[in-house]
Formats: sequence, C-alpha cells, structure tokens
Amino acid sequence: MRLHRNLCFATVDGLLLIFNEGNYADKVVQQLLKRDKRWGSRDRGFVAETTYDIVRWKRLYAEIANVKEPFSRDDIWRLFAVWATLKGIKLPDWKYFENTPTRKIKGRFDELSQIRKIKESFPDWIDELAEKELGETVWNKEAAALNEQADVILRANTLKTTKEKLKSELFDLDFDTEEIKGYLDALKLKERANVFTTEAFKKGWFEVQDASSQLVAEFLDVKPGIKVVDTCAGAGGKTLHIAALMENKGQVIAMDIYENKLRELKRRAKRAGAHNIEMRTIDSTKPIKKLYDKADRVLIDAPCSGLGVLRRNPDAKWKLEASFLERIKTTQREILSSYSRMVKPGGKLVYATCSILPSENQEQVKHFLTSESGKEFTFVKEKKILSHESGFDGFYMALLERKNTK
Ligand SMILES: C[S@@+](CC[C@H](N)C(=O)[O-])C[C@H]1O[C@@H](n2cnc3c(N)ncnc32)[C@H](O)[C@@H]1O
Repeated sequence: MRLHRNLCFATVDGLLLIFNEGNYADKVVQQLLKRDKRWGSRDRGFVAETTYDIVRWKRLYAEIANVKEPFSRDDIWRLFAVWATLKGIKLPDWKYFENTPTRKIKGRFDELSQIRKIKESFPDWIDELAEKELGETVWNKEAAALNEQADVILRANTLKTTKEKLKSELFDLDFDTEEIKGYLDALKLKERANVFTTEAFKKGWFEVQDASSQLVAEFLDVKPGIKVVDTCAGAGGKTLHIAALMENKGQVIAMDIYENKLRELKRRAKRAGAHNIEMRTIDSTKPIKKLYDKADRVLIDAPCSGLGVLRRNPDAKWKLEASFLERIKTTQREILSSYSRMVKPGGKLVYATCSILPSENQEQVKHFLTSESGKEFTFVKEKKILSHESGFDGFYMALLERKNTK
C-alpha cells in the first residue's frame, strides 16, 4: 500500500479533533469524508478505517511511540507511523516520518503485547472492571474480539421485500452478500461498502443493523395486531424491525426522552413503509403513566455503557467514565421499575442492552425481580451475547412475563 499525502493529512487532522477536542469519531469521519469530492471509495475507506484503527489502538500506539496526551500534531504523526509500521506499510520519506525507529517499534510491540490492557488498548478501569465481572479467560477473548472491525450487516425490510429479492437486487448492483444462519432477515456484505447511496436503500428495502441487534425484536415475540411500546426507541433501529414483524398491523408506540431522535425515526419509518408507529416524547412521567397496564409487549432497550459495540464505536473506550457507568446503572433500575408497569397482565417485557457487563444485564434483571414492581413478573429466558462467541456485537436480552393476576 502506498500512502497518499492528502489522505494522511486528513486522518491526522481528524485524530487531533477526536483526541484533543473530544469530538465524536463518527461525526469527525463523516466531516472528513466530505473534504475532497475527488476521493473514491478506496480513499474514503482509507481515511475512515485508519482513523478508527488509531482510535481503537490509542493506548498501545501511544506507549510504543512514547507520547502522552494531550497530543501535539507531531505526536499524532508518531502514532500514525506506529500504525503504518505495524501494518507493514513502507513509510515515505516525508519529514513527519524522519528517524522513525521501525525495528524499535516492532520490538516494543512484542514487549507490550504481554500486558492485556496495553495490548488490547483499554483504560485501566475498564480492563479491571471487565475482568472482575467476566473472569480473566472470558475477558481475554472478549477484549480482543471487541477490537475487530465490525462487518456490515443489513436487515431486509419484509414490509417491502424479501431477503432473497434484496440479495439479488444488491448483487445486480455489485454488492455481494451472504445469509447468516440463525438470523432470519440478515444479510452480510462480503466486502465493506457504502450501501446508503443505493436505490434499494432509498426505497426502504433494508436497514443497516448489527446481527445481534436483529435478535431483539424476535425475542419480544411480537405478532400482527398487538400493542407494543418501545420505551427507549432512539432513532428506531428496533422499532422498525418490530413494525415489520407486525406486518404493519396493530400499534407500536415509540418513546424516548429525545424528540430529535424520534423525528429521525419518523423519517426512517416513512422510507421503510412502516405505518403503525406513533412517536411520544417522554417529557414527564405522564406519557408513561397513561400506558400503565395497557401494552401486550414492552421493550426496554436501555441506555448503557455501550461496551458491547466497541467494534463500531471504539471511541467509547476513551470517552466512557466510571461515574457515567454508575449513573446509567441507576437509570436502568429506575426505567425497569417504572416502564415495566406499562405491561398488561399476561403481557411480556424485554430488557436489553448493548453491554457485556453482568452488572448492567442479568444483575439488573435479578434486582428488578426482587423489587416491588418486579414481583409481578416471572423470568422466562435470557440471551448473553459475547462478541468472541457470536462474531457480532455484544448484547444482552431478558424476556419476562407479567403474571396474569388481574
Ligand atoms: C440503546 S439506545 C436505543 C437504541 C434504539 N432502541 C435502536 O434500536 O436504535 C437507548 C435510548 O434510550 C434513550 N433514553 C435515555 N434515557 C431514557 C429514559 N429515561 N427514558 C427513555 N429513553 C431514554 C436514549 O435517548 C437512547 O435513544
């Protein structure tokens, strides 16, 4: 691979914004990709993937390069040189790479690879916490898996097409996909590509949604004609899937505390041809109380640490704080206690997160089941998805049923 000056400059500029200004990596990459209209898909791929790689391996590369935050521009070039050297890319004779100690970099890499938190590039506190919660053997494997680049997974929108038709339409457009056993509507792109510009996407034939996330709506056991409340709907990844499984029959109420996310969901629902979704912003306890005992199904796709989705959001390793994790666990408990009251007797509740930490997952469910509102529920089943076992995002989902006592 030959390094191109303007692509490397763009990457370094982006990393400065992410590391020093605290900007979100996805937003920065989005901006960077608009920088030069002449860039082809390979160029854009280089900028995006190199930026994410250096974010992912920040700690390892910084230790090898012997630089500390806040990084200067020269420091970022040193991180870049480490990235290129470890990838086996020949460094051009630019002034930024003068005196790069190639052999020393490789030696330091071998040496530092003995220490997991450096090898896998995690802050001390996350590494310690995850080892404590998951055990050393599991965390060793999971930490490595969370550093792999995520595949692009599509969900065929069965309101508009079938998985088979979508596969064939994408094939005609030169996107080769494969089915994934055990995931009903999922197709995996054989090669990473931007599928958002395709006609198939504009027509609403598919959404991009990780395979683990695609299991949640099925887990909720929805059927056409029932009433479902998706309490933490966000921009509606799972809401749209629920609506599709319900074949547009019945009612889906999508709620979130952020109105702008629900607005985005409205736009996506229109494209997907999902007509049975109603959006309600949670601006007080009123919208929740109004639905007490009313829903056949309630989904709580709870706000969480996001530690299961680091493959697509490596930035979270560095932005997450221990105090946030404690606060979010309190929110999870409150949400479970209050939103569960929307389930009607005999109805079902799914609590899900994109975290791998038992303290955000099964322990929250356990706590809920012994609480006052939880006493009305029985535990049906749970799925603990780890990235190193599934090859997809880390996820958790538990299915509970409200006793039929009324
Ligand atoms: C894991 S995300 C949801 C992702 C979404 N369900 C999807 O599939 O795309 C969690 C969501 O919970 C929302 N949220 C945070 N606190 C909340 C609360 N107290 N009540 C309802 N939603 C909340 C966040 O705005 C965020 O959109």
